Amino acid sequence: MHTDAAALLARRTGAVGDHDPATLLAEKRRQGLTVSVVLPARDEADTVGTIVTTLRRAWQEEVPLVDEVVVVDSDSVDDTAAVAAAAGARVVAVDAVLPHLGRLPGGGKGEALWKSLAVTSGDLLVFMDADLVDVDPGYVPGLLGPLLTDPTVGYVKGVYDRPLATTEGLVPTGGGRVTELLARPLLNALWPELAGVIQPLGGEYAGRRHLLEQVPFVSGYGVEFGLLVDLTRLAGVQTLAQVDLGTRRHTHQGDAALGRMAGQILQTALARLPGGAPVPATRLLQFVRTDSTVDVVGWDVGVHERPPMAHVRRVPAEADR
Ligand SMILES: O=c1ccn([C@@H]2O[C@H](COP(=O)(O)OP(=O)(O)O[C@H]3O[C@H](CO)[C@@H](O)[C@H](O)[C@H]3O)[C@@H](O)[C@H]2O)c(=O)[nH]1
Ligand SMILES: O=C(O)[C@H](O)COP(=O)(O)O
Repeated sequence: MHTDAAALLARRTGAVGDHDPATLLAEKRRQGLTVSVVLPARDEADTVGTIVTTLRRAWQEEVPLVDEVVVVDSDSVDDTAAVAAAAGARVVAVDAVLPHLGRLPGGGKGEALWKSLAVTSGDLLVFMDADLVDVDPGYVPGLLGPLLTDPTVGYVKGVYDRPLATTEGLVPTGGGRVTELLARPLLNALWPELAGVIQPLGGEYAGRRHLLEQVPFVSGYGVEFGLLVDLTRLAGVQTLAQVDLGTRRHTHQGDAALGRMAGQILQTALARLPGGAPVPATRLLQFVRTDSTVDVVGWDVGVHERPPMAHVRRVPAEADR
């Protein structure tokens, strides 16, 4: 095993109960830090309200670890925005942020996360998916723990068991299919120093703003893979920590959608190959059997990048000059 991977597993992989929330609050105040929780959400009206309510009750009302809970509404056509606002989140529509920069093609989740940097103020950011089921409020202090107690830590990834909901019911393992079949094999082969990252694609992670603002954000579902490679390249693998948060349940996408996600992650990885890579084709063909034929459906899985937010902040909009 690569020494960095071994060090991550042995010395910088903790558990959710390692830090008592009251102690973390005292540390946060002592260091004068603020915390933003960001939930990117596209059509998550069924889950986002419960998540916001749970987090606000625990970390704004009971132990005020969190200064703001922001939902970035990513083109939802359901009641996501209304439900999130009713639960007490600040809701920002993705197109309302930095409108002079237009819309990144296939922006998706990556665009929502990048724009969240422009509308939040926390020194520390905690990102969580808005489709979590039975969300555990312990995720927030779990992810903040290493950042608040160790100044050398810059980025913290969540680790969890991932049950898979099947037609036969809930299976205790088997979730995280793109992680198992693509993301970890890619890291082991090409970035072996990151082979100890247990959930590279997981949507629950936290980081320091000054680092997050210095890296590009990849569009769509390439964003987590891109952040992992780029942040550790920027700040060093030793600034990465991970925390075992227990169990994570979310709403699953179907196989074809996961195939397209895998295509975007592969494109993200190819663009980061040390020494550069040949320009890959970005068209993914998928096949749908009908009664008499196999139909071909082509998808663009190319990814785009937003520049580091720190660069954008230095160039004010024409209207602001
Ligand atoms: O255009 C989009 C699509 C998704 N989302 C939100 O992003 C989160 C994650 O999306 P989801 O479709 O649930 O992704 P998963 O199938 O769960 O994919 C996993 O793998 C992805 C690739 O790394 C990560 O982005 C996810 O966080 C991680 O859970 C959810 O809150 C979505 O509502 C957006 O904001 N905009
Ligand atoms: O994280 C992943 O690998 C993908 O989101 C797929 O997750 P799932 O298999 O739990 O749907």
